[in-house]
Amino acid sequence: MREAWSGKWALVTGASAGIGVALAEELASGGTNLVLTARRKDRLEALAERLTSTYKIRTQVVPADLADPRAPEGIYAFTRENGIEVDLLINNAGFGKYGEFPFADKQRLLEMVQVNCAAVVHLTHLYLREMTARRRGDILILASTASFQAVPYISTYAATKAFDLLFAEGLAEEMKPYGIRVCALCPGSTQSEFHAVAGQETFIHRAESAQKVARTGLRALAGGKSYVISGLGNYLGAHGERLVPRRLVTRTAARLFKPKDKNRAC
Ligand SMILES: NC(=O)C1=CN([C@@H]2O[C@H](COP(=O)(O)OP(=O)(O)OC[C@H]3O[C@@H](n4cnc5c(N)ncnc54)[C@H](OP(=O)(O)O)[C@@H]3O)[C@@H](O)[C@H]2O)C=CC1
Ligand SMILES: N[C@@H](C=O)C(=O)O
Repeated sequence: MREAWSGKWALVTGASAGIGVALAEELASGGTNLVLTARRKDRLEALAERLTSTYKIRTQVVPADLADPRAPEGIYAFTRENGIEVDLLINNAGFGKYGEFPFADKQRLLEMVQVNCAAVVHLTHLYLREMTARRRGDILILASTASFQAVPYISTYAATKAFDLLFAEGLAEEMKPYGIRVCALCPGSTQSEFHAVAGQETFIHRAESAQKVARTGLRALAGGKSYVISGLGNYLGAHGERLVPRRLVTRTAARLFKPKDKNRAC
């Protein structure tokens, strides 16, 4: 599987931490050349240097803030100017914000929608135009187990991930005639900086490794699946809850996620 994109170029967003680093490493070990993007340039450069020397691949680094609506055009222009044909686009960058909705920072919530949804649509549109012309290309989109139901106290995040899942599943079907594969990767709790960034450090038990999640996603994409849930327990949870009334599922999620300490609620 890791050789599926050998000698081709992949663009990985959110490549400075967590699942993005694991995806980059997995692809590099299979001989895929990489365009790495995120805000933290120092981390991207260190990763690019390590992967280039370890796996003898080619790398490019494009620092960009996807909360800026102009960023996808900038990334796309960079790859075109450098003559890079992106055969695999990985929309991985994303973040959450834990706490009671009315007290969360409004700007941060709007940025979340921009990064987790609008930037995903924008980048996908830019690169799919080329892929359909070539009748070749693959897209992986990071959704979540949070995509399958509402999650009170991280409601906006769960809604963005529901968007990502449905967007990917719809495109997967639409793009079949062009020979283009699209897959939503749905991890449950995963070891990364996600929970610290979201301010949700109490939910990191039973987290999978980012490496396992990355492998699961790439294997599913190469196998032509339109979505994959990483981990059997997560799979059973996401599908099992469909047998339960939605109201009850949401109420149970609220009980699990309700902040213990009011001061930590936003
Ligand atoms: N960890 C988990 O439990 C789960 C994570 N996911 C999803 O996986 C994806 C990766 O998250 P994960 O690796 O866990 O989290 P991390 O916080 O470890 O990594 C997030 C990545 O996204 C990048 N990013 C965040 N904001 C921006 C921005 N404004 N512009 C550009 N890049 C940005 C970060 O880079 P930088 O800060 O340098 O910009 C970083 O590289 C996300 O989409 C998340 O929703 C899904 C399910 C579970
Ligand atoms: N599914 C997760 C995030 O998306 C989590 O369990 O934290």
